[in-house]
Amino acid sequence: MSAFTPTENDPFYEIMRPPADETPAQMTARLKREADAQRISDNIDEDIKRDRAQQRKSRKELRILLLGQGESGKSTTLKNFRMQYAREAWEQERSGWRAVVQLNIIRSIILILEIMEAEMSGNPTFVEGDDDEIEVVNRYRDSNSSAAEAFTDKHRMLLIRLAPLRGVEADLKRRLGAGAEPSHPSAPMAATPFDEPGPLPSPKRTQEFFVRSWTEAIEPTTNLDSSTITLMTCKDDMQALWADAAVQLALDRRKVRLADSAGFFLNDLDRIATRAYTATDDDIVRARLRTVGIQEYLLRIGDGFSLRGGDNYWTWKLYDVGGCRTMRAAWLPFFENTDVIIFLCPVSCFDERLDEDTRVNRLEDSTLLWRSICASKLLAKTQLILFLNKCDLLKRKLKRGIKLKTFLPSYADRPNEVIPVVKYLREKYKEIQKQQSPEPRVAYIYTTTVTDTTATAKTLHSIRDRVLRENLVTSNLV
Ligand SMILES: Nc1nc2c(ncn2[C@@H]2O[C@H](COP(=O)(O)OP(=O)(O)OP(=O)(O)O)[C@@H](O)[C@H]2O)c(=O)[nH]1
Ligand SMILES: [Mg+2]
Repeated sequence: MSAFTPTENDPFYEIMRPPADETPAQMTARLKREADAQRISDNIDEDIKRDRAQQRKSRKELRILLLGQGESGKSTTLKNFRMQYAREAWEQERSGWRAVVQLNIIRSIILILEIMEAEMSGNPTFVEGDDDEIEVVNRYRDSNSSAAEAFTDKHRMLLIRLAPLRGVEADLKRRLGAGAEPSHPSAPMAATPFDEPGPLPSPKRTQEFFVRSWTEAIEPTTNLDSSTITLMTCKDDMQALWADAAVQLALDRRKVRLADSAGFFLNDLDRIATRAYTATDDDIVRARLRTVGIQEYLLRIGDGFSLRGGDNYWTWKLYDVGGCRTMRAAWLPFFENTDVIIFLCPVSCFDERLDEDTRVNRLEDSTLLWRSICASKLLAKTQLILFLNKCDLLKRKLKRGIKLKTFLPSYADRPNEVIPVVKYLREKYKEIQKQQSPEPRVAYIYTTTVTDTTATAKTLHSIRDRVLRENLVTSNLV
């Protein structure tokens, strides 16, 4: 239907309604007039958009949007950018990250304590498995009594001695201004930014922390606070808990892979649970804080192409978004003036499900999202960069014998190894981009582990050069 054809709900319906006695010739002429008007209107919109983009480019300003599902690595990529190109702000915030790392540690310990309590009380309902939950529950029932017996007075003592950590968790949350939001909020869900809200999800039981903006939340602090003192006091017990064989067995049984999960620092307690601890660059990059809403960060990036020398800097406005399905509708208003999208697909997630809707496989969700971003007319001229991320975790997962083809049958009998798997996914995503893009374009694809700051620095340099070169050409600044 043409945009000018009125519907009954249209306030101008009576005025715009085609005459009742319209002849076929009149109708053809009217439809042509409407189509012409629509074309002119589209052209005007297009001109306005181009002018705005041109103005921004002549001001040397670029807008870059980081997109991808929750936990795909958007904020981690942003941290790498800031570490490279906003070093002063990065240093200023460093002391504030201590609280986030502490909170990550406490979350891991509390998760272990909850699992231990559930095992002791013979509660089989708390199961973290993704793929074959029912089987896990059944296996758990069989081994239920022996699992409870594996825990002794030593474990009961640990439960009591580590109880103060719950108070520290509350303190840190208050200090960070963090909220705890279940991953299954009641807000409507949309698989893509363009979708109507879908049916109610079946959620996972986990809770995660978020702050509206980490720069507001992370107040530099040099004082020795009570959370540090409690962590120091609890350090030996935390290490004993983490090293305990019965605990490790219980985690295995429930398929909880803490060492591969977000914000894992339990192997670094000697270094972190101390008076003098300062977060390293790696700690900051690995610390997990969920993003809610949309956050803007400015970078000043030298283009490195100036023959005149001196200041030849661009302002890159980076937008980091919350990736959970309840937050995707909020992305849409930012599409209009976006020059570049960096899309993160966590390739290790092929056997996992979304926290916010456990019916949905993560890789399928990511593919669907990529397809919708590529197909968007609004983003037809936007430069696309794809990160096939979390390659380190993919490698570990494949080594453990988890088969991609179980979750992605089209992979068939290709080797279950990291290089062919990444190659296959790269081709798949490239093909989607080619087929779906409204206009021909090239998407740059990188295989990444964005927690590896050295390798990521090289990727970011390459992106800087490519993005600037392309924009210098399109804005005639060379
Ligand atoms: N091992 C590994 N961990 C990663 C990688 N990329 C991100 N992570 C970790 O995964 C967790 C989630 O990353 P974030 O960058 O917070 O994810 P996000 O996309 O911003 O998630 P939302 O804010 O919820 O949308 C963090 O703890 C990261 O340290 C990676 O390549 N390898
Ligand atoms: Mg984030």
